[in-house]
Amino acid sequence: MPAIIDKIAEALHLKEHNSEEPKPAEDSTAADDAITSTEVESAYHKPAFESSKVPVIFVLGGPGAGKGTQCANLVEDFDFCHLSAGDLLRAEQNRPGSAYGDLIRTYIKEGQIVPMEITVKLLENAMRAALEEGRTGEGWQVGHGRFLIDGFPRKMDQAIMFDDAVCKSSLVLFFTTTEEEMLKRLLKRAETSGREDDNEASIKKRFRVYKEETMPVIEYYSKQGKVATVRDKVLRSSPWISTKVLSID
Ligand SMILES: Nc1ncnc2c1ncn2[C@@H]1O[C@H](COP(=O)(O)OP(=O)(O)O)[C@@H](O)[C@H]1O
Ligand SMILES: O=c1ccn([C@@H]2O[C@H](COP(=O)(O)OP(=O)(O)O)[C@@H](O)[C@H]2O)c(=O)[nH]1
Repeated sequence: MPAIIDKIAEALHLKEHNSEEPKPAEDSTAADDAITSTEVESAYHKPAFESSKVPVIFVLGGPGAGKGTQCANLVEDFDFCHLSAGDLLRAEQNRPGSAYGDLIRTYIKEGQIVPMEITVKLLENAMRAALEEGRTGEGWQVGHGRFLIDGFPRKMDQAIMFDDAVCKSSLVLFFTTTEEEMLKRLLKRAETSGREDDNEASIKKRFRVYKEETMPVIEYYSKQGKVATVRDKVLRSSPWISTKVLSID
């Protein structure tokens, strides 16, 4: 089995056996029963969802790196709910009556990152809605589900807020290719996407923001051993091949 599938299986707890079995009781002493202030604090600042029940995989990479394309494959392979932060923002931008429509439009056109509170809330709401949908399939039962969060977090503050307040992420899939290749793909995508930011000026701004703001996020998770990198040199002419055939390093 290619390594990337192993990493995903691990993140989804598919490799854990007997996790429901109760652990044997250990002798406890008064000292063991003492609680620390850190424990008390964290009990009151718990994320909305537990990563053991709701594994979250972030999907990162430059604009046009193929995040959305490969997410579609992974959804088929693993029953993920795929949430694209960009799609959620564009839906909110176009929602009649949204208080944030104009603000989101301006940020996206300029290739800037929308204030994190908006994006994190949209993601949390979408996760809750998916979990309450009564969806069935592998990994889905009451209170349990699995998510691919695509194009997020793009900035350190978002990463920390999401991990602390919504759900601790389990893995980061990082898609990477050359800027030249990404530009070529995005200009091609522009012919049909209807996206206001698929034009050369916006794309160049997005590349800059990606390098300055998003690369540090990838480094941050990399230091935690949470990043699986996918380089798609072999895939140039065949974007439809599943991530399964890709290698990671
Ligand atoms: N490996 C690939 N080789 C060639 N074209 C690709 C590849 N992956 C994606 N594409 C194309 O490039 C464009 C950008 O891909 P997309 O998945 O939308 O990127 P992202 O979500 O990272 O912005 C799309 O039009 C897609 O069809
Ligand atoms: O967490 C996010 C994700 C996206 N965006 C905005 O949405 C745009 C498009 O992002 P998307 O992931 O849809 O497309 P990509 O740039 O990867 O092709 C970005 O340039 C940002 O302006 C944002 O502000 N915060």
